[in-house]
Amino acid sequence: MSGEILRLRDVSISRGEVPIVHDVSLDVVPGAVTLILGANGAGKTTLMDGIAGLVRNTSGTIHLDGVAIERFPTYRRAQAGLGYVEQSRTVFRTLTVEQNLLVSQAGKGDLDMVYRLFPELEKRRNLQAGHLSGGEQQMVVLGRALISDPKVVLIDEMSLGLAPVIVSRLMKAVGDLVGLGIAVLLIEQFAHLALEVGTNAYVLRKGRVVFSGPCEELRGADQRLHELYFGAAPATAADAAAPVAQPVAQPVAAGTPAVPSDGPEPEGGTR
Ligand SMILES: Nc1ncnc2c1ncn2[C@@H]1O[C@H](COP(=O)(O)OP(=O)(O)OP(=O)(O)O)[C@@H](O)[C@H]1O
Repeated sequence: MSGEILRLRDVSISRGEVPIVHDVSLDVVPGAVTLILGANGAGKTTLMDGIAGLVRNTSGTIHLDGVAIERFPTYRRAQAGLGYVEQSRTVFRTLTVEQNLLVSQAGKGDLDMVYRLFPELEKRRNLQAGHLSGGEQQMVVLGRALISDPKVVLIDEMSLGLAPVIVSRLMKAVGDLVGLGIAVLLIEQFAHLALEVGTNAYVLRKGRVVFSGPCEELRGADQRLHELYFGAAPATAADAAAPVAQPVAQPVAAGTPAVPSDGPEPEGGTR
């Protein structure tokens, strides 16, 4: 693929001594929402942490807009145009919405852009963020990552603990981002909602890419997704008839594994 703004080649990442992500290559292009899908424990967050520089890759290359950033510390990656919305949303509860948005910007930033994306926040700009709903707090967190006008924004599971209707609202905003020229790399466990706004998808299993391609190939394909997530075809006709949407489409409450864990594969694993 050419024209990519973020390009990973053969990236491997360990947590401590444990290899988690293996030889991942992916491209994020402007004007597109790129998805990272996979079961709990597949290594999605570790991959994003590696791109953002919170954990170092043990091998491979990461280019942002043509610049090799894999040895940059986190703040330089941010300066180079990488925004990161980490999994656990946090707002400064006693600061107003506007103070939250500008907190890392020394009072400057494109507030109008954020308020165009989230008119809900403009109405509450002087309200303490602790009084916002969970969905509105997530909008603030997203807005804070966008206000510095990143080239690429990494978004890790902004749906955790939120009602589907709120997740749909946030997904719409993610779709709107590409119209603003911001490329998006999105982890989302509401796969069916993410696939509606996504352009390309990568599915990770045990830290390896097992699918890369257009989202349209995965829309409505619950059985295919199940196999990509877990790697096994149904063993019996009864299994085949069993609903498979749960792991893909129905996350459960925050902190509870939505699907069986798909933990790290030991080096020299059997697959
Ligand atoms: N700091 C850490 N130290 C050691 N192991 C870790 C650490 N963080 C994550 N892991 C392990 O790495 C594996 C991948 O975790 P990761 O959070 O990247 O997966 P994920 O696909 O994002 O899962 P989830 O959907 O549950 O967030 C898991 O087995 C997890 O236990």
